[in-house]
Amino acid sequence: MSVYTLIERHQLEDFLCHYDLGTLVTYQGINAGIENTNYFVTTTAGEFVLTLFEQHSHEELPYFLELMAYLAEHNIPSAHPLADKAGHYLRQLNGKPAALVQRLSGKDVEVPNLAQCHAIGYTLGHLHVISPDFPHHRPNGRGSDWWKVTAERVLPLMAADDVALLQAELRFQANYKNLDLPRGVIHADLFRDNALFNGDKLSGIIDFYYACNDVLLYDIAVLINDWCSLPNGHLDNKRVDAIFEGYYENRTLTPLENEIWPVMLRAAALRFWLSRLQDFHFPRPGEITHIKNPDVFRNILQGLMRTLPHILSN
Ligand SMILES: Nc1ncnc2c1ncn2[C@@H]1O[C@H](COP(=O)(O)OP(=O)(O)O)[C@@H](O)[C@H]1O
Ligand SMILES: N[C@@H](CCOP(=O)(O)O)C(=O)O
Repeated sequence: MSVYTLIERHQLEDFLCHYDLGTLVTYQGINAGIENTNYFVTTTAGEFVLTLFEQHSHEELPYFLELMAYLAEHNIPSAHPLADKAGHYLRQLNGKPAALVQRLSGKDVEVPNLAQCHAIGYTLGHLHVISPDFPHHRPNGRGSDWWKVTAERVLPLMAADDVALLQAELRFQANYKNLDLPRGVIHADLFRDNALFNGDKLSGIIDFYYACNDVLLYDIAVLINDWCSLPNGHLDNKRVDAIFEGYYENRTLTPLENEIWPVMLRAAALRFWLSRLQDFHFPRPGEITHIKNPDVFRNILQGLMRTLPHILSN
């Protein structure tokens, strides 16, 4: 469960006085999620999600909230933040930065079908068309510098085979730094649990708190590794094709993007293998939630190395 900060009813009632959102009816902590404390909040004016930010500083948050507003206003199915009476998306509650956003309908899917893959591909393509015009900038905090620092933390705790694999992949990826690939704002964590569906219709993308300015192709790779991987670590090509068919309705890949695609899949697998290794070996203090299995991404990386051609040898 991921409710780190408990909110008393009177605290929430006081908080809601700063908005034109009617009066509190009910509220309930949300179990899913890892980073933040989330509550469903129902008022006489509608249904919302209250997030108390547990990791980010007050200064970092306007980027994410402005981005969510921008995307919702550009027809990306996503939750628009609610402004308080002074026009601010961000407030303080119980000592934590806090924001209210629209509550979206729908549920995440465990095994996406081809129509759902097409829908998420279509929306990511649309997001990548509009995102380069978003006026704010945030570097990727999980980029190659972070890979290096994190690898140094986890390598001493890993089995010999995994050490060799991780070191080889870091060397391999170092050959592809600073390529001139199309860039813009990316979601950077578009896993299945960050997309809500009503049947085959995508009702919303959530959890933009890893969003940053980086290579667009990397965002597709993050998506495909999670949405299309089979238990043996290989990709389900039918799902991959459905995602790209949807994506191409809005944006096509450049020749360099096509060429570099296998490298990007491996980079995305490396990033989540490392973050899961870090969470496994160094759980964050006070964390009372599920640690995700790092081996899933080691297996994906190994599957990619077996099935996709190397552009340069290790
Ligand atoms: N705007 C929203 N509408 C509906 N449900 C939401 C919304 N935002 C979050 N949720 C629910 O809260 C859960 C946790 O949200 P998430 O942003 O993934 O948390 P965390 O940042 O802690 O990982 C989601 O799995 C979803 O069930
Ligand atoms: N999608 C990542 C976890 C990212 O953290 P969250 O706070 O967005 O759940 C993974 O599966 O490793």
